[in-house]
Amino acid sequence: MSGSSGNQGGPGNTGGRGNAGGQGGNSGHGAHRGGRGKGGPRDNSRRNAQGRERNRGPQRNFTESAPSQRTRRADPARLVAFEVLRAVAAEDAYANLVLPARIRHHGLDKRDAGFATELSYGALRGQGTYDAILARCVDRPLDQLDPAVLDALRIGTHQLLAMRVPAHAALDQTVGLARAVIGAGPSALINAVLRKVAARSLDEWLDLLVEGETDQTRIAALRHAHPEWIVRAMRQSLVAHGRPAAEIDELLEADNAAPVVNLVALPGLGSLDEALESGATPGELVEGSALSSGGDLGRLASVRSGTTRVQDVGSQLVARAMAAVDLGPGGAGTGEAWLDLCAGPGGKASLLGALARERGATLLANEPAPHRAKLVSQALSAVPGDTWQVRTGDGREVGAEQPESYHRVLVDVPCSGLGALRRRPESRWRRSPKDLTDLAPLQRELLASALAAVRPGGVVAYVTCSPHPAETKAVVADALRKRDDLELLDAGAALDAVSLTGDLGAGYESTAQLWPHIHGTDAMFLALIHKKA
Ligand SMILES: C[S@@+](CC[C@H](N)C(=O)[O-])C[C@H]1O[C@@H](n2cnc3c(N)ncnc32)[C@H](O)[C@@H]1O
Repeated sequence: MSGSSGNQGGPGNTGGRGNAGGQGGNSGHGAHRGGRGKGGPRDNSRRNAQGRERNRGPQRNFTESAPSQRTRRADPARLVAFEVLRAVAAEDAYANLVLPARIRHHGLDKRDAGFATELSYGALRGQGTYDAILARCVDRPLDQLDPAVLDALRIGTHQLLAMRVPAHAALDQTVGLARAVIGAGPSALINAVLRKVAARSLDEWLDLLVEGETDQTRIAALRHAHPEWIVRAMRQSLVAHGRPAAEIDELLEADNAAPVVNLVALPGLGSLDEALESGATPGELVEGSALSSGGDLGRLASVRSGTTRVQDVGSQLVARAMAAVDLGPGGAGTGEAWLDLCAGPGGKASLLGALARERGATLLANEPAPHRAKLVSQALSAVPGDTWQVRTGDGREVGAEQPESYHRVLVDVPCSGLGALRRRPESRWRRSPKDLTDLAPLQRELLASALAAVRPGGVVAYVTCSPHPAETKAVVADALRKRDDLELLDAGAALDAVSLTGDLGAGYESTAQLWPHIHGTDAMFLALIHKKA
């Protein structure tokens, strides 16, 4: 686990204040809250005058007052983080959906919103490791604690060990929060436990947790805050795609970094000018992309109009690679028919729709879930309507209903999402090994349907946002075994051909795998299957 696990550079990171406030208003985040010497230079140092790292090690300076005398008002940013953790634990909510709503509800400003984001996402990502630490500080099994108390402890632990929040503020404010929303009794327990947590730095805790441990999977799981089965699955994935197993630490750590927000300008329709003028930087991997500088993207007219969209660069690359395959005599030049078999919520469909329009092709975007089909229509709404249609139905039926009808088919199947864990902080703790096998029949049926729907001479792009071989190579290999009119195209070369670097190094045994720790993208898999003419 890295020391600071989200929203880097945001307001929540500006800790390091030396004052010992903590009563009432000193929330320990956001320079506007007072506590820093008036007019003095801003002190971002993590070390005090003695060179000791602030907030690290046992000699910490807490306020002396009993928890019952500390602030009764919960600091709004910490309250938001607490509410997010509660909704995730108690209601199975998604943090990325709950968080903006809670931020709005409590009217947080930009700095506090950044702090709440870093705190809630960091506490959720680090949950497994924080629980292992807390288990050493609590005198009973953690599952015997009130779940709200456990969430407060996780929030306190993340502040103490991984955020640059002064220890006294982390402790006082978390106890104050617990007092305000859970009660005085639990706040005393939280106070006592967090003092024990604060006695060591994160590195010291990690060393203690893995002391005497020889199982490398367990060590990696604790150090990088992932379930053990995911560590094993990711290691297996690296090897299956020709990468050294030793990259596992980097890969897991990439899941703990705040994901970047990429933009795509729909070809022929959108422009990145406005985004670049507001601080975005041009994307280095694929044309028409940019790295957002954060903030409220909805303020950009091009984003509001839908001609510039938020989309991971990995998704952009695979969609462009499929569109760019040279079909030779199997293609129709203009007038090609394209199919996106699993289109919801429409990210790749919108890029494909714009590319189809430029090329004089048409796109059918299929999605069975009506509310997601609606999102596909919305995503495509910026592309003139004579180019595309949305079908609401089961993709498994399209092959039989419309055999040999499409020149290009994208089948971006439902999958475990192991390649996009960095986007959903809680998801790693929710998933189970069963996710890898449960979807296997559906993935195979959808690919079979896509292969039936593609014309001889056409191409099917099989895509997942998981690198696991059970969802990637095994599915493709099975399909190739069943028919003798199929061949794999070189997907690595196809990605290189649409990339700005021309050398992504993603190809292995004709399929391609992108990686967060290498490419900075989600871990998208691509196989290009050509149906022989
Ligand atoms: C990985 S997502 C696709 C993401 C999409 N291509 C994008 O870029 O926004 C998989 C989609 O497949 C849909 N799906 C599930 N079962 C399906 C089926 N039987 N036929 C077609 N699509 C299905 C899910 O509802 C989900 O929207």
